[in-house]
Amino acid sequence: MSVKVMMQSSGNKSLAGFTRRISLWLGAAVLLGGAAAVMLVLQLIVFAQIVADLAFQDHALMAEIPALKWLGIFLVARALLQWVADMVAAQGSLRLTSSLRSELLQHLFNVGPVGMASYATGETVTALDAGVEGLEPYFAQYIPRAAMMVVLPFMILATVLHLDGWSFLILACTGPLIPVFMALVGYRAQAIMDRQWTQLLLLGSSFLDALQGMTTLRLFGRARDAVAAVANMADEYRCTTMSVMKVAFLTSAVLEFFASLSIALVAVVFGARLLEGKVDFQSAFLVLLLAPEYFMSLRAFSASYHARQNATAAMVAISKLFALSSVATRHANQPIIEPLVSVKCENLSAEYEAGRTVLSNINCTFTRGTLSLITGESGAGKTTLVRVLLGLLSPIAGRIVAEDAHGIAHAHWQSCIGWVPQRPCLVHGSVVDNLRMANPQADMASLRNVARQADALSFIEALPQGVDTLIGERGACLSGGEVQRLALARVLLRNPQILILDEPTAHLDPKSEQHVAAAIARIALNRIVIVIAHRGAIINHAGQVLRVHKGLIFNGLHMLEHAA
Ligand SMILES: Nc1ncnc2c1ncn2[C@@H]1O[C@H](COP(=O)(O)OP(=O)(O)OP(=O)(O)O)[C@@H](O)[C@H]1O
Repeated sequence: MSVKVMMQSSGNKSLAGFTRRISLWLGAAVLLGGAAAVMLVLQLIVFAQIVADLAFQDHALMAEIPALKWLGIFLVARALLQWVADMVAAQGSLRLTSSLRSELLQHLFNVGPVGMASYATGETVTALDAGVEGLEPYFAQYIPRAAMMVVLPFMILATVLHLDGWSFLILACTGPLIPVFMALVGYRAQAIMDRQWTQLLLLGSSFLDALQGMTTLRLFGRARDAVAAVANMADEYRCTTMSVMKVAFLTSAVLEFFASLSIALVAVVFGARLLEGKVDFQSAFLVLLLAPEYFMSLRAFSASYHARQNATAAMVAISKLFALSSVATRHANQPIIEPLVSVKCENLSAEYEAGRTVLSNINCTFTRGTLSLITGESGAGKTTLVRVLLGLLSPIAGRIVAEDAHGIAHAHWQSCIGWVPQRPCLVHGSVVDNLRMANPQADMASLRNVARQADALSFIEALPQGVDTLIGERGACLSGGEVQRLALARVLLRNPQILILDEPTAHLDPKSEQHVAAAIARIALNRIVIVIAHRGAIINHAGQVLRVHKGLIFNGLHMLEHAA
């Protein structure tokens, strides 16, 4: 029952499907709970007998010692069995939710940044965090209690039927009222729960948007409006949460009322017949002990009913994430030993939305030892071509073939790519932490070497604590050019066979630009290097210029003029 096995057997992404995955855990929890219920009934039978013996049979306390021993055994056994049952259900639930979280993350990796582009980060985070967490009580409490709601009442009804027909009739008639009432209330409560979830998702994404866009909001004088909007949403969420609680309390109160009424009815009916001498005390006392337990399991079920509603609402958000289609291609993360000499795009076409082709019939070759420059006006499709090369977007037609010197095509060539985007992602940590992300074992000499190649060494050495200086989230304490050079140094540390750079010199001053352009040209001597650039010193080092224009590719700058 390992997490891996559970993940492999994944198929049905619904509450029922997830329940089936941990059916062994839940089955064990229900069996143990059932055994605890048997102990409870036995415990009450022995207790009623002891009280009847002591009160009406004039037995000495010593004579009841064996019965008292049994009472103790049943009491301890029941407590132990119930504790183990709860632990087993909680374990199964935890395993499921942690495997679900990794499955969801893996799926999001397959969807990739292109597939996720239209999905708000805040919503994703809320679904992954609070959403998956919201499923836990459903499996740990709701399912076992729902099963116990059937097991324990039937066991008690069978015992009561054996003791007294009238009490059986009262319990059998009033018991089903509770699930019926729950179903009626549940319909209305589900709508409130769904609203609460939508509000939580909106609140999460708005809060994140406000934090990320703080500078822009301040510059446009909209910071207060954004704060007020988030506060409004938080308030609406609070009101809905209060409505959810109101429904929960009202439901409990009504159920409590029904249960008390039924127990009172049993007591009155039994009491009258006891006075008339039609029934014996032991049976009457036992039925009165069993009746609250009969309703207790129904009330426990109703108390966990909101877990089902919460899980149903959370599942909608989780299913939406699972429904995102995987536009990224998968590749094994295994380095190719043989040097790759070319990457060929053959009749490549790509689109983001059906019918809106962004790249059509692209044919081009990137070769080792040649710095290939991709240029073209904004929106032409340069980044899209790079996304297809990186495997972040699957082509709708054509293919990409990467070959070594013997003409052998390698399937997992994309694992050999090093990439520096326009806005590289640096993590909160020191310069050395960020560099070692590419190779945790790299020694200081290698770090200095790649930093020198990327023209980053001088600024790193000038930082207050050198390589140990903290650079803030996304390199907030560095300039745009410094971030770019640090990211270039980091990717060089991986020594990739194919290097793709998006505007690597965009933020550099002319002197640094010359240095970095010359460094990239040197790097391209024994690698396949593809650079997106519009202008600057890098163009002078290009061995091949490809111009993207309206989704088509032209070899050389002059081809564009020809095409136009
Ligand atoms: N995630 C996306 N979903 C839908 N359409 C997109 C997406 N990303 C880009 N596009 C569209 O694809 C077209 C090509 O965009 P792309 O980013 O490839 O252009 P580009 O040449 O790299 O532009 P720039 O130089 O401004 O970065 C544009 O019309 C753009 O609106």
